Amino acid sequence: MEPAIRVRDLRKTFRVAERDAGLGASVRSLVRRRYREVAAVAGVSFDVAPGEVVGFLGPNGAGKTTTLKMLSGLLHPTGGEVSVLGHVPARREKAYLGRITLVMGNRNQLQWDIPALDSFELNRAVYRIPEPEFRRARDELVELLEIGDLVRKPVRTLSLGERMKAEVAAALLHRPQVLFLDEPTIGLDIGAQKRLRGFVAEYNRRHGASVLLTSHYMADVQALCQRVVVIDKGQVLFDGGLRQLTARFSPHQTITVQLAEPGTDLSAFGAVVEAGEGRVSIQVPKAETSAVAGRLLAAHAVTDLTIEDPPIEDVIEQAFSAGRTA
Ligand SMILES: Nc1ncnc2c1ncn2[C@@H]1O[C@H](COP(=O)(O)OP(=O)(O)OP(=O)(O)O)[C@@H](O)[C@H]1O
Repeated sequence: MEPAIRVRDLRKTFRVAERDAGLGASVRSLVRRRYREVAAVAGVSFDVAPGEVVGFLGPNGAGKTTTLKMLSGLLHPTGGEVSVLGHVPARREKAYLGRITLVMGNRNQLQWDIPALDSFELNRAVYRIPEPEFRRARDELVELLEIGDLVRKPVRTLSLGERMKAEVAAALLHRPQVLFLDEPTIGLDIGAQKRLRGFVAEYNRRHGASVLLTSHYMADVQALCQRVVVIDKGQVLFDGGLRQLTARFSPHQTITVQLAEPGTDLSAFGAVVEAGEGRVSIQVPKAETSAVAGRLLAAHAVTDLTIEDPPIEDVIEQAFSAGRTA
């Protein structure tokens, strides 16, 4: 099957004017400018299959937004190849723009002083969506996002979470097949984050759309993505399942036991990471987890035992630091 998104050795280098501090430096910089090259994206390759939801992760400044902008045709690559639904994004063909969308959590496209419904009409005209299809899409989005009342109020009177839902509806009226979502849940409270990701999952299921999602909230990633592409300094550090990410970057598991006799020292079994009230957590190499658990149960009166992988946040953090020292 042809991938929906195909990225090969993608690069973007920005040329930024350098200037020292101070007035003298400002004057000198007018005469003779010095430039520095910033390799924001430095050879990124990956595919996204039709209907696949992929998390695109990385620390601040890793190159995520720059990549998404190139994929949606807002920026011209310095090098490499991109193909999305068979189109070259940088050409910004109408046929292409009508099949994708870019949602940026920290930018708004809705007009501030008018109700979202009126902005939806504008989008209908821009995308030349036939009236019956527009109505169907609009009504479906309004229902799924539960924004029937909100879309009649001026956007400036909406809360952040309400506005984000209206933004997402506006971005999906033309029923795009590829969604680039850049921090769509940023700043939203936990409940609103949850509803929005439930919606993305439902849109993906109903319309078989491909989704490339960046988020600093791992709950979004865990709920939506079977696969993640992790980048740092413009390069791919990891591409695969969340489970494999954990296996690769976190070779430990945590065994937590509830002891019948509080105060027992378990440091002989592994690194004690938490202890109190008869509850002790120890970290052990994954390959030894079951053997250590067995020995613990044999040696002590244990009333409860759980084995856990580390939180995905910690795994990602380890992936980043591994990338930095590589
Ligand atoms: N227009 C620009 N001109 C110069 N440098 C830029 C420009 N846009 C981005 N950069 C630089 O490119 C690098 C990657 O930025 P980008 O916004 O793609 O990162 P990001 O992974 O999206 O980060 P964040 O998680 O903070 O949003 C950064 O060092 C940034 O300062």
